[in-house]
Amino acid sequence: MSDRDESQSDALEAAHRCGFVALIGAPNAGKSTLLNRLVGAKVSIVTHKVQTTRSLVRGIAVRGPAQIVFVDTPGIFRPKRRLDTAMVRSAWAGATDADAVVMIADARKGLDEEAEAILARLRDIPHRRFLALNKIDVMRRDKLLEVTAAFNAALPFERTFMISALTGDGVDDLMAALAEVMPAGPWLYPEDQISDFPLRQLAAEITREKLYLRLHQELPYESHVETETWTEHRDGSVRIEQTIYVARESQRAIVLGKNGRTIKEIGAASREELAAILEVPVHLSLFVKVRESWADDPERYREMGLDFPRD
Ligand SMILES: Nc1nc2c(ncn2[C@@H]2O[C@H](COP(=O)(O)OP(=O)(O)OP(=O)(O)O)[C@@H](O)[C@H]2O)c(=O)[nH]1
Repeated sequence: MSDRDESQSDALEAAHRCGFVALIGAPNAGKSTLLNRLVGAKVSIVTHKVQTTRSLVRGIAVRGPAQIVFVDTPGIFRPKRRLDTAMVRSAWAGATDADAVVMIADARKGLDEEAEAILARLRDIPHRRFLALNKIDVMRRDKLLEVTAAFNAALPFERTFMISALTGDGVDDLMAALAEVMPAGPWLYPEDQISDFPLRQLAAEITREKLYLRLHQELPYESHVETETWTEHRDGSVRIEQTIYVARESQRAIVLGKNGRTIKEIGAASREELAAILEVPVHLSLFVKVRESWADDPERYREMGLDFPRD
């Protein structure tokens, strides 16, 4: 490297920015879809079923000199079970640690009760606040100004963006604004890293997504997927063994399906996506086990990166 190149790269380094952005929103507002678009790869799992995001997932985006680390939070809702309480706590912990917060809301719903509950909590968070009104692709534009005004009257936002996480409309403006407010500092991750979500967990999330997509009406949230083994072979392929835990014997039968047909389909869909993401051939074996009341087992919480709520 010549002296000139070196001083240029030093200057670039000095201009670096890096920070954390928390995405906060009601279940189904579109957080995961937005995160995937911002990061440009599938790091958080999107399904039609509400409340599928159980763990904090970080996606990392680079925009000019800024590296933005996104914290995808579980949807904020009224906690009923122990697991719900843990998720809500973890969501707000993520927001408190961040440099900026983006509240994402389904614009069609306007300022409903759920949105108001989130605004009430956001009021106490001292960060830069941005509002992203999502799903404008399925909404009348003249209504949007009204919704923007209602939100900002309840809690002033630094800026409001009208976006469609699905089509990408407006997302670039949001990203540029976030890049601008990231604090000066060195990047925390190598440039090509999109997520520090461990691959095993990502693989479990992908199977869980396929499980929900295939059985969404029939399967309660108590089901859970764990990656048990991960073996990389010399020919470049990966063998992955996963267990799907369900709460009852009757659910096990549903997941297996007649002659094991359902689980075969789930496995095939998951394997295909894993192979596409990992860019190597994948051999996937799925097992189904009954484990009652895992939702009260502290160990499961630790695995998901959540604190176990004692109260
Ligand atoms: N039409 C439209 N649908 C969207 C848009 N963004 C998200 N969706 C859909 O809304 C649903 C929920 O999206 P997610 O990204 O899973 O929402 P989430 O907020 O992460 O949900 P939880 O994981 O439950 O917290 C999915 O069916 C998405 O395809 C959008 O801009 N336009």
